[in-house]
Amino acid sequence: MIALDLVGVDKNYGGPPVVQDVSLSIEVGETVAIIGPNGAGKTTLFGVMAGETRATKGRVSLFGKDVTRAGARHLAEQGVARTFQVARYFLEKTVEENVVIARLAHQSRYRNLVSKSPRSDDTVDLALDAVGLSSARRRPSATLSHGDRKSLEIAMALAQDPSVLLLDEPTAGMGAEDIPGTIELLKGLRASRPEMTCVITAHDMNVVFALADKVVLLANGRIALQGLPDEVRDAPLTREIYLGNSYREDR
Ligand SMILES: Nc1ncnc2c1ncn2[C@@H]1O[C@H](COP(=O)(O)OP(=O)(O)OP(=O)(O)O)[C@@H](O)[C@H]1O
Repeated sequence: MIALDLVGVDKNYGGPPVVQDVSLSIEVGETVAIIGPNGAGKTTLFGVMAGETRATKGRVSLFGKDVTRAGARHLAEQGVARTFQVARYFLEKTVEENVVIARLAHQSRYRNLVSKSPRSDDTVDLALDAVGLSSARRRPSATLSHGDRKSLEIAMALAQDPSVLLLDEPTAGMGAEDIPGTIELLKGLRASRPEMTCVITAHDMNVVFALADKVVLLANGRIALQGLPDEVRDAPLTREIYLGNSYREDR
């Protein structure tokens, strides 16, 4: 079954298209990585998948339903959750409070959001556990390491019980020492939630090749190549467009 289906998607911001004629089918449970040089259109395409950016042309379907004009809120209700390149959460709240708030916001229970002590539930516990932050649940979020802040953001997405998880640069800004831990965390998530579909944008090829079932190379807004990670990595076009200077063979 196809989770996310894009057919002939274009996006322009008033000028020439920055995403052009993108057709991409992502199966349920698949992890797809979108790679490409700066400005290739990865973030824009990600926004289209999250419903935050409206396609200028083409069609987007989620589990067979047309969501091209649906918007982010509707897609979130339908099970699409995302993280951001720069993690977004309340610094003054504890780790647990941030995850509870993400869960309540998803459930549109805003009245509870402003109550003094919004309550945790099993999904919150599972989300914290999945990212290894259970023991840090009472810590103010501001005291977390950069790696743990990314984990918190992933927990906040998981608290929305997503069927499609969009991870925008999950290791952006991390020190080299934190990256292997995040890769292991995401591998563990994939293994424990085989029905969850993931889309990842990443500049770090070690992240891409450790996690992706399929890699999509974007260049000038178009899909230049898509296939199995090894196929895409070894293709001359990939080296020409992208890997040339940025990929260190340190697997
Ligand atoms: N809101 C916007 N308004 C106008 N142009 C935009 C907007 N967002 C992105 N662009 C342009 O669209 C093109 C694609 O940008 P996008 O951020 O999607 O690429 P990217 O592959 O994610 O790049 P990076 O790897 O640097 O984050 C760029 O030329 C960018 O300047």
